Amino acid sequence: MSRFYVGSEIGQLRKVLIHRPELSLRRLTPTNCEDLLFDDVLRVEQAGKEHDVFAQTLRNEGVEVFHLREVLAETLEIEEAKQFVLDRQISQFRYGPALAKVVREYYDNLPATKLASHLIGGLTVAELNSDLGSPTLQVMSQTDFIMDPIPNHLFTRDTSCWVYGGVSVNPMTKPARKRETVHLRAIYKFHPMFKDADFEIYFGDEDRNFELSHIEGGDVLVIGKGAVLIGMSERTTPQGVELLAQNLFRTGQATKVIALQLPKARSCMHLDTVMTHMDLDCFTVYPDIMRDDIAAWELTPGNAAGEIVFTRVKDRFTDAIARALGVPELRLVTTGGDVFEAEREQWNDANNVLTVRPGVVIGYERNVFTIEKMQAAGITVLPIPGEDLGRGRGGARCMSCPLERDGI
Ligand SMILES: NC(=O)NCCC[C@H](N)C(=O)O
Repeated sequence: MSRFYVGSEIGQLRKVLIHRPELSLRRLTPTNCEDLLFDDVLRVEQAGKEHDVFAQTLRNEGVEVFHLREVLAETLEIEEAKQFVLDRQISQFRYGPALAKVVREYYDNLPATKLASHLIGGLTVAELNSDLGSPTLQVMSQTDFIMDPIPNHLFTRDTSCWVYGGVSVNPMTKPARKRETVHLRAIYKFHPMFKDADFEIYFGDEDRNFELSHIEGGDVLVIGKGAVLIGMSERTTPQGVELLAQNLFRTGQATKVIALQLPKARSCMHLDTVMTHMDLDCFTVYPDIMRDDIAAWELTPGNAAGEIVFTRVKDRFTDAIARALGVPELRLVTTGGDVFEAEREQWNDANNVLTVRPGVVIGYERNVFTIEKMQAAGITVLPIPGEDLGRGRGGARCMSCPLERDGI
């Protein structure tokens, strides 16, 4: 039986879920890219080739790579899984009763691979090609989306995140990403790889309005030794952190959560855009954001069931992390270059590296000043191209969801 366990950010990475650019990115235009959380349109073929280099770099390091679209298609071959997904992606409250029936029939009749493509890539009025007379459809133009594309599936890091022996399937903050979560819920519930595996589902696996309780995996760093570092950011809320922590403690999978207060800004939308873990005591940080004075709290289990003890960190957040890791202090590799180059490189995900084993990371080759500083600190950087991939504002860590990784 497969094992799914993520024991750290830096231990040998063994299994990872990634998503190769596809139909959804062909739908990206200057008109819709902002709403779809991309900063520019990109060359889809080129982005696909860049992504293949990323996948091969992972394989060269002994990592087993799974592709989301294939895993989703395999899941959708299972009738119960297909109905689970379509019941949640197509409702009369999204389409009106008459159009919902037409759209459901269309999707129900797609073979699994095509179904996965149109669940991720969206469906236009022209593609549906229905003569339904309902105003809901008739008021739309041929190029309007019946089902919106969800191109941010590219960033598999965020929608679900594995923490020690379990996974959180995340209620996403932005409308453009909310539809992603159902796909991961279905995969973890029905796909043969996961169906009989033994793991916890901490949070998010319910059909409900999570209101202000959001978690996105880019904010969650499994730093090891029972500790989890979580950024409260533009995307992850204190309410979400509390609910996740409660379940981490209830299941005994973690004993401490260190929560950091981050600015609510797109440039640092997730903690991992400004801080990632490269070796036991070594992190890369963007110093303009990760200043000594950012507010931090330690959450630990209380005596009563569900009780959390909140302790405000009195010294620096880096001291709290060092204590959790059992090291005297952290080594911080800051974003390279002068103040202008550093801001540019952080914007292009210089700090968003994916560690494949202690001291070895994957990062965009364009961030030369930061790579230089990482190498000077003894870190091996495996460079990947990202001229097109990077336009969605995510780097190697954003584009990867570890499913199995050694602890420290
Ligand atoms: N972990 C991450 O930093 N993920 C990057 C997500 C980028 C995506 N375009 C978004 O805005 O959600």
